[in-house]
Amino acid sequence: MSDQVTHFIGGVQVAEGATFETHDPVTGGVVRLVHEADRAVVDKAVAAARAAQPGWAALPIAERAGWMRRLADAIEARFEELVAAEIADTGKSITQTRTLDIPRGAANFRSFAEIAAQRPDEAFHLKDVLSYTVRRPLGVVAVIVPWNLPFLLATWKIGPSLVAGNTIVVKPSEHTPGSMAVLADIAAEVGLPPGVLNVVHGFGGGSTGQFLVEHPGVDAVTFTGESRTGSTIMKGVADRVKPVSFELGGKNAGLVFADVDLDAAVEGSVRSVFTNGGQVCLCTERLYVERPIFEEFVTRLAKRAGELRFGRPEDEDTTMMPMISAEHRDKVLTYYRLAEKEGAEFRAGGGVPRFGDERDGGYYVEPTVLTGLPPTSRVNREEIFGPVCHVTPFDTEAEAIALANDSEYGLAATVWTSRLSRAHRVAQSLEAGLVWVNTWYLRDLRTPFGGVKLSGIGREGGTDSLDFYSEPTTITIKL
Ligand SMILES: NC(=O)c1ccc[n+]([C@@H]2O[C@H](COP(=O)([O-])OP(=O)(O)OC[C@H]3O[C@@H](n4cnc5c(N)ncnc54)[C@H](O)[C@@H]3O)[C@@H](O)[C@H]2O)c1
Ligand SMILES: N/C(=C\C=C\C=O)C(=O)O
Repeated sequence: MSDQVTHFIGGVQVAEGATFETHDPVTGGVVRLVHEADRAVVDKAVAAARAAQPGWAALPIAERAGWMRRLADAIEARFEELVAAEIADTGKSITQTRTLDIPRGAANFRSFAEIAAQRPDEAFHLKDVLSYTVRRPLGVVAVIVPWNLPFLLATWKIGPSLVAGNTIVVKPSEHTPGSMAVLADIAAEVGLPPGVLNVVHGFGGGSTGQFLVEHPGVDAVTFTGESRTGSTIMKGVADRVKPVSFELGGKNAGLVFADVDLDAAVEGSVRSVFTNGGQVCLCTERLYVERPIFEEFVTRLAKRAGELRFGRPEDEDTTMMPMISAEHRDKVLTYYRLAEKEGAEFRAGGGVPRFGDERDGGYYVEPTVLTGLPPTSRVNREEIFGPVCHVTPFDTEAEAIALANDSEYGLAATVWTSRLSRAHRVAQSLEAGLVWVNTWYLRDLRTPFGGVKLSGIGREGGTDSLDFYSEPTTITIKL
């Protein structure tokens, strides 16, 4: 299947720039021919956003919220088309795409419509002094997103940035342009004012992404991706001191205490390690298990890893997906070989599955469970971003917390325990932006979302998103 993808600028499709191919992670075959935006195309997109911004910002917030709801309705009306586009780019299962990736797109628009429409203004009153704040949008915002949850992560930023009165230029990952191309068509279909939402395609450094973040007409950058890319972007915008919101990498820990419901901890860890092929920034790559249950836990987790189903995306019971690209597959395998070299014990996986059909041309790896490596091993320190975890035993709560916090990252963590006081005590001791207790990736979209250390700068979610996408002015009046 081949499909041409154009840019979306000023409300119309723009088929300019050289083209590049994308590939189906299931078979390695060509999926799309995509136009790459050069500096001139990026300039057009930023100019279109700039021209549209004053009119969009002048709309009452209730009207912008109404536009978010119309986009959500149209997403639901073209649900299966979006599901097909996402699967074609990522090879993810139809069950996950239908229950997580695309529904969250509509939910993102809806939740930020409500949060913005209901947000009270701030006023402060002293005896003879009244102060209040007014918020104005940042202007033109660059939205740069990764390939792992393409539609979910793009709409997570498009919703709040637009409802706050900004106009935007979105650059999806070069691996996954499809669902953003459909959203662009949806924006045209519902009649979103031209230039409010613009989409340009291309690569990162030395290409579209870099041209966009460094463009003088871009007022702020919201980025989700690798920590080192965030660092590069930060350098690129430093001269103009542009506001940045970064959701970056992770090396997330899971703490499993002996007092836990073992079935729940095993099943919860299967989800937190292997969902989306382990290609979720929130996935658990480091598990720490209290010694009395260590062997039982590892045995059961390894068994469940071996039971994950490498079906095709359209099979509803598929639970294991390919890596997004040959390069990413090779990166994950490099860590499997490194683990071997460092003396790890492979309790499950470690290789490449063989199907005897066209999927042997795809980018699959085996779900893998490792033990036996020290906390200093690269496997325990570096983000792998695949279906793999390392499990380490611990003896005391203090030791578990110290192990979990011994990381340059601080995005998410899970705590599995049946003791309420321990749950609160341990969760509050973890250096992470997000801690789940006896669950994983349960989301209330009103809560702050983001990480510390190498995992990010700032928070998005709820009013935290509106705070990033607007600037307050404090006005003080002597009464
Ligand atoms: N914290 C979060 O919420 C979160 C969510 C999803 C993924 N991630 C992280 O994203 C990474 C995987 O995604 P990826 O491989 O697409 O990341 P990546 O950093 O390689 O690319 C992300 C996006 O940035 C663009 N880009 C790359 N270099 C750029 C540059 N110099 N200037 C401007 N744009 C540039 C890419 O084209 C892509 O659109 C993992 O590290 C994962 O942890 C984090
Ligand atoms: N930002 C969110 C998820 C991030 C997933 C990372 O891969 C979300 O659920 O809002």
